[in-house]
Amino acid sequence: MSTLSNSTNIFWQECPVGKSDRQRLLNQKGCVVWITGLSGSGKSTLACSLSRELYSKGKLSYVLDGDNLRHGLNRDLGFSAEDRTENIRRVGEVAKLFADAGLICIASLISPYRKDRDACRAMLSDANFIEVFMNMPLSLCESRDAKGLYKLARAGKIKGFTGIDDPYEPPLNCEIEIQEKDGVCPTPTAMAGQVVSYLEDKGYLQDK
Ligand SMILES: Nc1ncnc2c1ncn2[C@@H]1O[C@H](COP(=O)(O)OS(=O)(=O)O)[C@@H](OP(=O)(O)O)[C@H]1O
Ligand SMILES: Nc1ncnc2c1ncn2[C@@H]1O[C@H](COP(=O)(O)OP(=O)(O)O)[C@@H](O)[C@H]1O
Repeated sequence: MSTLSNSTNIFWQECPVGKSDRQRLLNQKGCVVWITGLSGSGKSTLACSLSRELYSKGKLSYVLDGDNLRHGLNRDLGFSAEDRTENIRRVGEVAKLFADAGLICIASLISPYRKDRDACRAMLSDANFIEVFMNMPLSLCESRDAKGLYKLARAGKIKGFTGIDDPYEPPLNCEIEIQEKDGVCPTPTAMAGQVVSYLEDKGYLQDK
């Protein structure tokens, strides 16, 4: 599928109410928190926990979950490398709109290819793309197997399953890494707390 623009004779339309006005209204800064990791690594759990923590602090966020978006916006896409790239590109564009709206947009997708995540980073100003790597061992993700998909992949009933017979490229320079400590995974609240601390330190949870 081509990602090049086919439109000609189009013009950018400016609106008198801009991102800075919306940020002032919300007293926060719009950004994208991009959560990447294997299936079962805890992406959705962190996304929901983070959204709840931010809500309790009076901060507006919105979760874009890969699984959920594949029920609608991305229902035409499968799991080939090309389709995953297009999936990430579309979600990156939507996330960019949410950030421009002034929201803290939480995107949780496997997003296995480094170049696809970097392309999303390049859509935003660098500081507004916060990459969170769920650095959980495959053995842990597989032991959870909440949806039974690893079992099917091991049995050869799903082809091209990330981490089994399809690649996952870990980030080289992510902003936040969530990992086990002494073989114990942090609780969902602790994972969210790590991200909230980062957002607070970097000034995203206030307008000024
Ligand atoms: N082949 C294959 N590989 C990986 N995952 C698969 C596959 N087939 C179905 N699923 C289910 O799809 C969910 C991942 O969707 P994403 O949109 O996040 O994937 S991607 O970013 O385009 O790689 C993923 O959800 P999570 O477990 O939440 O990650 C799976 O439930
Ligand atoms: N920090 C955690 N501690 C304990 N269980 C977790 C944690 N994070 C996720 N889980 C559990 O692991 C399973 C997979 O988590 P999920 O968030 O759906 O992962 P993903 O979105 O990456 O596929 C779920 O059953 C979830 O309850």
